[in-house]
Amino acid sequence: MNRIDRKFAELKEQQKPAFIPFLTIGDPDVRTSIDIIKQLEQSGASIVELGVPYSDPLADGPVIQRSSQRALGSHQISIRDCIEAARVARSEGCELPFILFTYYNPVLQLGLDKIFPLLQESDISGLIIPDLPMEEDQEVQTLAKAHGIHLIPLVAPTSKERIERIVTRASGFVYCVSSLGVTGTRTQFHSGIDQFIETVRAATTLPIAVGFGISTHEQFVKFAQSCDGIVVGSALVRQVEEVLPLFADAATRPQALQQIDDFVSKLIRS
Ligand SMILES: O=P(O)(O)OC[C@@H](O)[C@@H](O)c1c[nH]c2ccccc12
Repeated sequence: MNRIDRKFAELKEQQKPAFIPFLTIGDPDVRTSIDIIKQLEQSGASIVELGVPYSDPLADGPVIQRSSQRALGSHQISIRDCIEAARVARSEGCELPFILFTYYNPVLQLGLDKIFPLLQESDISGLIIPDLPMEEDQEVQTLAKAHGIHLIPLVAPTSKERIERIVTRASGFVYCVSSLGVTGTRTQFHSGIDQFIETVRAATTLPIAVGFGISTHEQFVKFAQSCDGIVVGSALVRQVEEVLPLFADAATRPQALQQIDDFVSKLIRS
């Protein structure tokens, strides 16, 4: 059991879905990201995905690509900086379970032998590596388990017969990708999305979360009927982008955080 397991158990008791926001760490800077994480906790987030900015985010749409470029451009944010941001947020009283969200290349750059002790020391409970296929993840799986960290798999509507194999090795929760293509808000999802979620539900006793494209309260409520968690990235990252000028001036930072709070309230409570 780690923070992720405890959080899902707690929410199941309350019959509430997990709200799982994603943000790019270092956009616009690490200190602001930490302030946003703490605001997200106040606003009602259950778990937070800490995005490691990457130069070639092949699965990301334009909003998160721009966010990564800002983070890399101004401060060359590294995977270590993102892990450190989690440690600082925790030291400042944030109780949210953290998931480090990173492409595989930054993990290899840091070194598999180094990353897991760092994640454990920084009380990060989960890891998502979107471009690490199941066929190549044995070593990462073994190290994650040895350090009590959940390696959370992504399954897509096209995963079909792979779903069984992916979810039997999963831990923490299963991340169902709602649509094909890249991240980014959408008005409609994969046509077989409901069937797909049912298939995943039947294949695992783990909690299942859905992500990709979710940006409105109606979509949040719809997915809360069939899933235990809802991931929202681009819509939040876009909101951060909107208020960057307010973050830039110390006098208006509270306003920026208030607008993020308003965004979250509209999304999860309407
Ligand atoms: O941005 P969206 O459409 O709300 O989707 C969540 C997504 O941002 C987050 O989980 C994520 C960010 N980058 C990714 C790359 C692949 C899969 C998922 C992701």
